[in-house]
Amino acid sequence: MGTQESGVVVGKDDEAGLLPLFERKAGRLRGAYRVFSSTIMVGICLIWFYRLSNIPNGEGERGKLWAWIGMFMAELGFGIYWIFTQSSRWNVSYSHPFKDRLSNRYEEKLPGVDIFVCTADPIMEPPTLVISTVLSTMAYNYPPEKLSIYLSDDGGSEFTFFALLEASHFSKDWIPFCKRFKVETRSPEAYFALDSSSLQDSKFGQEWLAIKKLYEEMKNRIESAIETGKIPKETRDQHKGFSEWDFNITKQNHQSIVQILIDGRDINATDNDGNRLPTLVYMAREKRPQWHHNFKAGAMNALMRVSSEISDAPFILNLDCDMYANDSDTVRETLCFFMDEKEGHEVAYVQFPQNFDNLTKNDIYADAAFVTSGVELAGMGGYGASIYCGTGCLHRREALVGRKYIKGSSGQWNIKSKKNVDRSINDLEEASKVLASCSYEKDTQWGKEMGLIYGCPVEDVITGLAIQCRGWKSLYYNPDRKAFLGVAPTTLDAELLQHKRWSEGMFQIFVSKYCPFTYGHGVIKLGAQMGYCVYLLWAPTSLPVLYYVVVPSICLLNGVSLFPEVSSLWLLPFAYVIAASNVYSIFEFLSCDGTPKGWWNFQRLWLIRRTSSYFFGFLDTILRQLGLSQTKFSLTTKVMTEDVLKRYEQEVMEFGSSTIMFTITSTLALLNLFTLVWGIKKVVLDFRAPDQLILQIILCALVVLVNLPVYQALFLRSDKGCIPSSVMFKSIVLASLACLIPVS
Ligand SMILES: O=c1ccn([C@@H]2O[C@H](COP(=O)(O)OP(=O)(O)O[C@H]3O[C@H](CO)[C@@H](O)[C@H](O)[C@H]3O)[C@@H](O)[C@H]2O)c(=O)[nH]1
Ligand SMILES: [Mn+2]
Repeated sequence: MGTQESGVVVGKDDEAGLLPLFERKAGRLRGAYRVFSSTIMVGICLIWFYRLSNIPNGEGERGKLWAWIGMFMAELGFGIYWIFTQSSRWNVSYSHPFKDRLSNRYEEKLPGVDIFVCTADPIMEPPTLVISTVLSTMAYNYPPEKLSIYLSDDGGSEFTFFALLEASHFSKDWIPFCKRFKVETRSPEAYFALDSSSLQDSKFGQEWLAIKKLYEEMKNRIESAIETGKIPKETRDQHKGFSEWDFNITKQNHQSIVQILIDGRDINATDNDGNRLPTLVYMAREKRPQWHHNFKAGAMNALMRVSSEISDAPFILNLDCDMYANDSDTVRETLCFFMDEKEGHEVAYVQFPQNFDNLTKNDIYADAAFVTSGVELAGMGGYGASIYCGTGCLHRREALVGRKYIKGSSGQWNIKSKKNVDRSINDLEEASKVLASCSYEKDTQWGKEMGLIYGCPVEDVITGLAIQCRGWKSLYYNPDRKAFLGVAPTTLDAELLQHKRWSEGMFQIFVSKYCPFTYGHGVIKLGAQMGYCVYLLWAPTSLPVLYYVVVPSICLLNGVSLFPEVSSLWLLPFAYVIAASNVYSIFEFLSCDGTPKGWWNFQRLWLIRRTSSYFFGFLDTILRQLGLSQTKFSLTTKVMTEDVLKRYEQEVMEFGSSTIMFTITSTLALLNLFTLVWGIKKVVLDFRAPDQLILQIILCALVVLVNLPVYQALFLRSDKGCIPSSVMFKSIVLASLACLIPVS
């Protein structure tokens, strides 16, 4: 951006309306990449050809024949999947907004923005975490009277309400503090965790101390209320909202609650510097056991209706409760994409990557998804088909509600916000409660053609796809300063469960009527359809991976060779494809800010996820198709015990529980260990490498290497995070049985 962005120069060009509000740049070295990727494609074709032209047909080779056919299927699967992964690398481009041009042109006419924050459980998502996110958005550098923040509490918790009430008071100090000193980041929790050693006793230092004290006091009040399980009577008397909890209500059974804590229309609602405050609303939609609540999608749809009653802003920013805003200018930057005179009107949403502020240096659970955020999602954005990831996404309300894109429409973001100038708070609350009731959606299109789509554990991806198929474009924006930071899972258990939900949900989309190849046919680009499948097909990719870590191993034990021998030229395509794609993958990973060890950790998680989470995701999707299983949404916890935290910080993998996923992981690790030992013994005893088996030995060795932490957790560790002995015994038995399978 730099100097020519501000001041006179822009002002002049601006009047003519010449300068766009954002630009797009093609990824570097795109041409070179295309050539490179074509050579890998040639290698893959050669591998397929080798399989087909060398089918074993000798006497007594039946076992080998079947194993061979399986290898071909697996490699066919890998190859096709690889082609899909290329589509999003083919077209990588990056967008950059010009927020100064926006301010110059539109400062007085900036549109309203509604911010939705979702929370679902006061234990797994502590209210203090939730309000830090809320406060970070209240302090956005944006005209406060145009901002409205809505908290949806699916936990229906009095403590979350109490915390939000506390936050509404604290914001009167926090917002002026942030704006006066232009502090970044504006989540108080994250801000006070930053290094403060340079403050000393300047004026700023004093204010810093004072506000920190206020913050801690507020936190203490909230935490002690939670601890004692009671909200002090004098607090309860302060706000009428608490009376909603006078009835005996539970998380699954309660009336709808809507409380406007700050009314942004009120010119007397000001912070301590006398500036207006943004609107702040607490909402817990009605929950009844006999009504399906549709998880987060249901919450979002209720939020959309309630907010349309209260503020009805044309844009909606949607955040998970752990994703705080890390850059105060994000709203302005994002609006550049929507308000660009040339292309803005066709944009339905702008998605930011999911970043986390609790990652360890080498990202032990591969949560960061460096390459996904840095390359793949940018590639999808290049097709105008950025994937909606559920959080960190700014939507155009009309697109999210379900309207089709109409060619030539102006994308009226500047329509005057409505009617309710003279409606009382009480009136708005009562009207909103009706919109947040269970029965409201009965016989409507909500959850089908309107709002977020129901019935899928990845409501976000499916909804984004549906929006694109209604003709809208969507963009991806990955700014240098992270716009949002959240909490990543910190145990393997939680990580695998999250990936199971995702892989299952995404495969459901693939087998549903929303499959991008049919539903998106002729509407979104072929590259984008394929790009979607990189994720939608996570679950079935478990099959070739499982095959590849089991069958070559068992065949090795039986002396059955499945790869070309070392002296054969056919070895070349195998060697080239494996080496080139891995070298490239390291390079790509490092260029997206990963570390070498992080890449190695990623390989481990890649294997573990594919053989456990994705496999179960696959099975559950099949069961669901047969009508034997129902959609669920297992919430990811955002808290951990000290013990677990310590191991996490030392990058020691946390197993601990005895889920069946760990049984699979350790069985596969042991099987390959056994065969590797056998293979090495053979090499040593025979004094020569068994030529035809060498690739299989290498494959086993790689699986063993990548699994080293698994053996540690099985045999060497004794802390609470190690693999439980029940899992160990089961996997020893299973792996030994597998070794006994004869192949001839
Ligand atoms: O019944 C529910 C369940 C969840 N949530 C909220 O949904 C968000 C995401 O839940 P989380 O457990 O953190 O799941 P993640 O796997 O981290 O979520 C990712 O994946 C989800 C889809 O599977 C998306 O909805 C999320 O935006 C995306 O961050 C949180 O704010 C929850 O409070 C609800 O509001 N109601
Ligand atoms: Mn989350």
